[in-house]
Amino acid sequence: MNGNYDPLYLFINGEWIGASERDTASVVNPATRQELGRVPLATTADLDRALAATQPAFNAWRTTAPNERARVLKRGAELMRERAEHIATLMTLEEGKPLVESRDEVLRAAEYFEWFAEEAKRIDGRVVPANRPGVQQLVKRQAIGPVAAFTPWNFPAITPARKLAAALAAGCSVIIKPGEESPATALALARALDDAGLPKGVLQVVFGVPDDVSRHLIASPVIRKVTFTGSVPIGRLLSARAAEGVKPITLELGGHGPVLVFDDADVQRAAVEGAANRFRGTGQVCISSTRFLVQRGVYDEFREQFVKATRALKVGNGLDPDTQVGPLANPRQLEKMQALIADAVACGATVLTGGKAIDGAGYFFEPTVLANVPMQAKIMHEEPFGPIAVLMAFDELAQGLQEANRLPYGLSAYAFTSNARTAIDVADGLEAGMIGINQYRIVATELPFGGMKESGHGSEGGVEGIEYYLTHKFISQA
Ligand SMILES: O=CCCCC(=O)O
Repeated sequence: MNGNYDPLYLFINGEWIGASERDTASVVNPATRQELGRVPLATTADLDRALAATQPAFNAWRTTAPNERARVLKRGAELMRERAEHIATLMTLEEGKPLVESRDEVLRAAEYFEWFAEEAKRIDGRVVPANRPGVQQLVKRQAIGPVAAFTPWNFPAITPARKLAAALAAGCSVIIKPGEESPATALALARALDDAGLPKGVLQVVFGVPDDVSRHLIASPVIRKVTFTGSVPIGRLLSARAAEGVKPITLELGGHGPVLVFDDADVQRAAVEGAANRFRGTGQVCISSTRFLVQRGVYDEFREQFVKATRALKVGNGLDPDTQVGPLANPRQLEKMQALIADAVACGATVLTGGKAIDGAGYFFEPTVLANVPMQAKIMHEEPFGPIAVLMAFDELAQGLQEANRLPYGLSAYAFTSNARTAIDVADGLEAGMIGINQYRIVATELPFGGMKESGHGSEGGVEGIEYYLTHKFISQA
């Protein structure tokens, strides 16, 4: 069923450009393996036109009155809300997640535009008392310049929204390359902003061969800021490319989220909500909880409840209203899950539930729970980015914390305890940018979203989010 899918374009200098003679890439519904459409891949000439348009667009947008920038962003958000049902359907068709999750993602994306629209009005500066008579000192915060943004396929509305809302509010122009596997959602957001009156060239959307596009855009002297959400290896590569031009980069990379469940925790909550959180988005979520580290006294109870909750999850086509877990996004993901489980089992792990691909047309995989996983298994080191949970027991807080912090990742972490002292110590000791205590819901527009260690640097969301699109300039006047 491709009827609700939109035609795919490049959006350059205010023009919606179809494939014409360009190469295209197939966009496939992961629940059916049917082709939904073909996305045009930008040529070098297309990228050069986008680069040529972004500088004058920036010059005009950065000096547009903050109230006017806010008005356009809010109108864009309003249109996203009006079109939420359609955009959510596009997302489920191309990415596979259940419609209820897609709807939530579109509405949260709209909220980022509303929230940053208000921030556009608060880009103020400082008057700093001078130590010399007759001198006035001002510190101004100004838009940093044209931005190159790169977003992944797994959250095709929220990852572009976090970048675009803050960058556009700051007064930057943006060329964004969303994931080629789920292009229609990001295009629908761009369409809403275009219809809201965003001046041409301020936002441009390109697709292409990712390596070629990032190399070309980042190398251009026009681009003054790079932002990327995706894997650690690609983050490292783009970071090196940005460093060549001494350009700041914000990186939102992978994770391997630990969950510490203490003997005094609400075990049922930690387990039942933990299963829902682990398998949300079919586990293809950077802030997902992956390693469940459970204190020995409640380990058996937790394992039983977690496995029960996992088995109860309904896997299916995201368009079916009963579906709780959709397909994996592509065959690469399916192969990766199979390989990780085979490796863990070969090392001696126990599969408590799941462990196999589900027969049928789509890329479906059973929500899987592993226990007794030896440290040499790959899943103990690599982000699975799929529906596999690992259960482990620990004895003392220090031991739990050590395991939680063992990996080079530092994105999300969670802890469940009813002891206030434990909560404080754990929150203090966990090496992660985002921490949930007694809950898994850690994302909100008003909060910074970002990691530490190899999970990246810089924040998106909250008052912190806009700072990465601003530069400080001082003016000292005698
Ligand atoms: O991979 C990105 C995770 C986004 C999660 C969210 O906003 O819920």
